[in-house]
Amino acid sequence: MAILSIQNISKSYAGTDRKIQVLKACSLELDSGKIHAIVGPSGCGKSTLLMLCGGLIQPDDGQIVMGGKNLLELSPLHRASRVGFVFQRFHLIPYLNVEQNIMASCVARPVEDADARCEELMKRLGLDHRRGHIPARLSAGEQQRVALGRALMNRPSLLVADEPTGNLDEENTALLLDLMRDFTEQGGLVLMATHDSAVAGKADYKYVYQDGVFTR
Ligand SMILES: Nc1ncnc2c1ncn2[C@@H]1O[C@H](COP(=O)(O)OP(=O)(O)OP(=O)(O)O)[C@@H](O)[C@H]1O
Repeated sequence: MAILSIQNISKSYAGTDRKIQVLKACSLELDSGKIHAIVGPSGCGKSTLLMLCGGLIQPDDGQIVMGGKNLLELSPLHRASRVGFVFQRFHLIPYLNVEQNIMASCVARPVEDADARCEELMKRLGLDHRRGHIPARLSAGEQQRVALGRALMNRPSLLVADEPTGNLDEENTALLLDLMRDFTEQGGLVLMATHDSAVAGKADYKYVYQDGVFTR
């Protein structure tokens, strides 16, 4: 059974003179335990689809069902405990250091082994020597890795990642893909947008944009 079901989603934004129709009755069924990659030209609507799947914006029409429940009917905290989000521009909390930023997702759902989990993530992400640094003192690639740590910290069932390798070198891209693969092997679902064809090639499924919809 698909854990994430995108059903006839349409989404437009208000433009200066007319509305910008981004998605037009787009439907996808995404299985857990897999990495799903969304590809398409800049501005086609990848981030829009991801934000819809994370429950961060509302569709004009259609619905998104996760684990049998309408995503928008979950409380924001419940949603945040099930969905980890890596934003294209990271959105780290500027006054918290690396360790505190990763720990921040425990607000949505307490993590029993929080200290050990955070340690493990920092090590795997190559961040343990930067644990005390605030985001302004980190490189873009380091910030991106902190964002992934934060998204995975409370063991969500869905990881939504917008251009998660955009600032990473080859070595760190491989490291990130390894972490994503571990996550799916434990039953998680990864939905990511990427411009990197090598990264998309590592996904189990790829969805390409055409005329308002993404199709496999
Ligand atoms: N809040 C908004 N208000 C108005 N238009 C918006 C808004 N957000 C996005 N858009 C427009 O919707 C379209 C899709 O944007 P989106 O960010 O989803 O594309 P994308 O495929 O993720 O692009 P990129 O690859 O450059 O990140 C673009 O034309 C964009 O200008």
